[in-house]
Amino acid sequence: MVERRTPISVSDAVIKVMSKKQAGEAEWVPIDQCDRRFLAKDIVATHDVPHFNRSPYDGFALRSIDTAGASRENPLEFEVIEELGAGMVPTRPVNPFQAVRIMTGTQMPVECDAVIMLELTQDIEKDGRKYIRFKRSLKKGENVSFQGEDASEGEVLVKKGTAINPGIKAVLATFGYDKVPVAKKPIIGLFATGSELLDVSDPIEPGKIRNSNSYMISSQINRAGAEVVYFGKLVDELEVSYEAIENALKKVDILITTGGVSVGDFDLLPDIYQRLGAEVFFNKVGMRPGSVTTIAALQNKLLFGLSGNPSACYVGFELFVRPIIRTMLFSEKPHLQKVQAALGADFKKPNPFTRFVRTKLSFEDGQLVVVPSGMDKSNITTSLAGSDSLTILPGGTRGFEEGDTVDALLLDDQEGSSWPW
Ligand SMILES: Nc1nc2c(c(=O)[nH]1)N[C@H]1C(S)=C(S)[C@@H](COP(=O)(O)OP(=O)(O)OC[C@H]3O[C@@H](n4cnc5c(N)ncnc54)[C@H](O)[C@@H]3O)O[C@H]1N2
Ligand code: MOO
Ligand SMILES: [Mg+2]
Repeated sequence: MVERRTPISVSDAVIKVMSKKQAGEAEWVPIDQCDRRFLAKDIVATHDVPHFNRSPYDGFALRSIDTAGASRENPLEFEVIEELGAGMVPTRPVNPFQAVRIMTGTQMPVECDAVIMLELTQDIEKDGRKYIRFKRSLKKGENVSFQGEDASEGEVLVKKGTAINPGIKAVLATFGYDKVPVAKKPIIGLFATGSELLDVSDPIEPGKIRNSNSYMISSQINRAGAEVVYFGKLVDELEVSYEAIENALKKVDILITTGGVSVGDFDLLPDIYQRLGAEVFFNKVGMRPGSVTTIAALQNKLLFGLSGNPSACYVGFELFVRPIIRTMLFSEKPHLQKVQAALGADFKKPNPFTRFVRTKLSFEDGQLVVVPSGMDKSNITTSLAGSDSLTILPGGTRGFEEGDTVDALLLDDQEGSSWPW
């Protein structure tokens, strides 16, 4: 008699997996190596930015009070007492009706509270001295970038758990973070199981297929922010597979296998979990693809038995492994971000299980639209290539029609969600 499995809901399955979530650890890396890493601490402004009042224009710094009454009919003349480029500091006090020629980014003389742009002035020379003439008055603070206008000391600028992007890197550099506190990358072990698997460089042969899952999952591990240790392919033999998995477990934080979790004669993972003494949380989830996803824990280590079918494998990773990784990377929103979209094509096939349809997002007249990115079967690989989202079609008897409002999970987004279920 073939074992009958009882499916649990996707949300219950995610809750079970997340009951084993662990916090991550921090490490410091040089700023040049922090792209796409995740912050292990809040980034706080270590000083005001700018830390001095400065000119946002090339022009002349002066005292606004001296410009009162200036007009087309009543132009004013100011003596230019020095010239300052960015990086220089004023050396002379600025007295009434004096000005300093100042370049963009230069520290303002303390006596000055306004800048007139170069284009609005006319140079003149009298008795060997330089003057400017202009025809308008300036308000106090006009054309000045004030100390702290960008950030003030002590302000939290970027939260722990955020993925470092080019803008965050600029902030890190601004505040002198030559070393950046980032989450250590969790180490994820990976096996692809199946006696039918060929290497990517092998020619195809009867009955055999190239292993694509380990490449796909490695890529998903990297996208999620963790590091992969690929242990290779396993043929469907119990002893060999058991030993390899038992050994690998000692070297990693989390172990993923692909294939061998269903009820076939060569689906060995259920036996292996039993021999390891691992606690199996579930071996059937009310979802398609990925219904056979099996997740177990041995002490504190999670074992993810993802399906061998490529689309099922892909979806299983995104729903169950990603939030565990992102939690270890200090994210408070470890799950895929959920958005609402209009379905761009009929999807009539009814199913008792929740479907995660590989879809492509686009905007049509400002409305987010999702259309399937290929054939919707769990053994299909090509629909993954064009997919940037998983559209959730809840289980039930009715199919879905073009124009229906649906939820979609974003695959390439860094923001995430705290709980999309
Ligand atoms: N009698 C039943 N049969 C099946 C059931 C079931 O409930 N009762 N479930 C089906 C579902 S749903 C799925 S999904 C698959 C899951 O199979 P496994 O996870 O056990 O995976 P395998 O049997 O090892 O392989 C399935 C399929 O995927 C191909 N594969 C495996 N590894 C790779 C790889 N690394 N790269 C590319 N493709 C891979 C493999 O050749 C098979 O075609 O079971 C159904 N059967
Ligand atoms: O596990 Mo299967 O992917 O539901 O088709
Ligand atoms: Mg199988």
